Amino acid sequence: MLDEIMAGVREDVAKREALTSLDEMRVRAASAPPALDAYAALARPGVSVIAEVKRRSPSKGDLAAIADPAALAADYAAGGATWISVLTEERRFGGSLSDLSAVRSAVGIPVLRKDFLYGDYQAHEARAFGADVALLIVAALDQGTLTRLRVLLEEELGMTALVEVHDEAEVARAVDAGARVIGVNARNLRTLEVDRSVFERLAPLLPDSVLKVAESGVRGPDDLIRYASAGADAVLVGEGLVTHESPRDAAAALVAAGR
Ligand SMILES: O=P(O)(O)OC[C@@H](O)[C@@H](O)c1c[nH]c2ccccc12
Repeated sequence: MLDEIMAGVREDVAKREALTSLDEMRVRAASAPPALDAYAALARPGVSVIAEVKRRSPSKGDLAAIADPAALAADYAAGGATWISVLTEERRFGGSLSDLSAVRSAVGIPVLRKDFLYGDYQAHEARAFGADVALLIVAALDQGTLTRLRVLLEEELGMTALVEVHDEAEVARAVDAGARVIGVNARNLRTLEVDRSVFERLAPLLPDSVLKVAESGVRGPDDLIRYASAGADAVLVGEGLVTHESPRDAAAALVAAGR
């Protein structure tokens, strides 16, 4: 599954890079307003809510017809979300960089570019389109690339890297790469099934200094509380919010539970 997604992402990046060169994208990234301090926002007391703009997923197909991603993000922010996550992968998740810029213009809180990054181009692109945070999926990267991209994002672009892991070996790799924020994805990449106990198994292996994000499978406040008691500093929620009749109320209920 991951290999297939990466192949499509590589093709799409090549097409964009043919239109806008890496050098030009570097210039755009450097001239964007500075990134917000997403790390500090997440480090505040309580369990933070990262609310995701997610149109579609490989496991569930279409989740929600999101006519106005900016309005959805503004609702999440009004509900008290700490970060907004925006899927920008097009083929499987129906996202885009225009969703990212729309959300960026709509909210004053940190924005995460959720995609399958493998190289410098996408990192500069994330910054150029206004992201403060970018996802790095350990399973999709060799160790050298993981470390290099983590450093590029955090030390050169002034962003925060959210480093995603699925098992013990990936935790060790994330820590070696210098990750300061680690997300444990409860969704198995092969079966696409959610197993919330994965966070409980891996959280004790994460250094105290690392901010811990529980990703996937949060249906409501009870799941947030379960992740919180296992040590989560934040939860990342997509489906549970976009499929709710009032995403704003759903976000607010999670935020209240996280306090
Ligand atoms: O919709 P859910 O179960 O709340 O999951 C959100 C998020 O964790 C999920 O979208 C996700 C986690 N890691 C990813 C990597 C790529 C794409 C998507 C994801």
